Amino acid sequence: MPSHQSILPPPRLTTEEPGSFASFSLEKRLPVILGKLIDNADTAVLHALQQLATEMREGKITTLPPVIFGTLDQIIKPYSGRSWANMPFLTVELYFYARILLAFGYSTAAPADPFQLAKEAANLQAIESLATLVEYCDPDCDTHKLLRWSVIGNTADLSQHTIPEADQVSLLVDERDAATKLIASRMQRIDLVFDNAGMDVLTDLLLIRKISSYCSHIVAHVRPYPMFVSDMTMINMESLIEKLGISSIPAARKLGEDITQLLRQNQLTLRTSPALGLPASFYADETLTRETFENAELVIFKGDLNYRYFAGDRRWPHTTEKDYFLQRFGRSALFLRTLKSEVLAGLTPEVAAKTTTLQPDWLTCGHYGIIQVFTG
Ligand SMILES: O=P(O)(O)OC[C@H]1O[C@](O)(CO)[C@@H](O)[C@@H]1O
Repeated sequence: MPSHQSILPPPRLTTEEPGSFASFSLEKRLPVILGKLIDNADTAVLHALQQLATEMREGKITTLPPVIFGTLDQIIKPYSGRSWANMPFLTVELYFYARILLAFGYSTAAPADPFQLAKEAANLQAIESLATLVEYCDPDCDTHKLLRWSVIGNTADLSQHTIPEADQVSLLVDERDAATKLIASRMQRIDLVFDNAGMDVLTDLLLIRKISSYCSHIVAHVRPYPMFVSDMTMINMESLIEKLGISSIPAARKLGEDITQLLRQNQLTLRTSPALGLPASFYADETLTRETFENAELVIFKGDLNYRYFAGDRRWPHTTEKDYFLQRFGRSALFLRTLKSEVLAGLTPEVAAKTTTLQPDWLTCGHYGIIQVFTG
């Protein structure tokens, strides 16, 4: 067995790998997302979106304007002139969403959000459904239950072709006991990285309320730009908390009031994190991790994409030891995710063996969830 230091990171996921989820995304998934925007676009943005559709098929990566997307333009520059079909997966996805935003006239002064209506509709629908989910909304609901529900909530993802029903999700890794113990261990600071709008973010807010009974400071991170269709931004978050607070559904209103109270008391901080708009790989980038998570003792990564942000977009052998990542990340991590992409590590040999019996697309179909804890 090689020492951790000598493990070389495996190849990055790229769009040139035939049969990969990355190449499927480029050929099928992203064009559908773009097609829906084109169908509803007014003439001012239509041409730019159509141009983007053509470039994705035949054209090359071009440079991005500086500043608007942080340092993404610097990251894209070396790829200028490359085919879309020969790009690192996360990098090309971020480029795709940046180009969509530019087509809509996005600028720092005028932050357009082409996905806002869809996210708001998802949030409203999720708020309504809290009326029938009273047991989860009880502030005394146990952490176990909230963690499980949080994974189910992660099926709510508007960037996917098909979205499984809650009862179709089974847990491949269930480390709820360890997660519950960690959360209750009286830490000074726990961070959570939000993912999607809708039921996904509501399950996160319920979990945050629960965590607040154990932890003195919670920092919750959102993406800096509207990306990946349903990912939450600060504007979306503020609007959601306001809507919860004035909801006619008592459980939703109580959640809104409790979150507002935590914010007022500075026990909860919401933060827009620039790293979440870059092709980051937290386990490997000490500086970015320190800048983003500072002295957090535990980071909860919600959703599939944020797992990729933690582990880097690489074809990890699934049994790569948790310790390998932990040594670099320098704090505990908890993952609440349904599997929708090919990045996965830290499995025991027993669980890895079980995966060979699953349906061929088990990594991406969204039918399998994980509650996975990396801790020292
Ligand atoms: O909303 P989630 O759970 O982060 O999933 C996002 C999806 O988009 C992806 O980033 C692929 O575009 C995958 O990580 C996943 O399929």
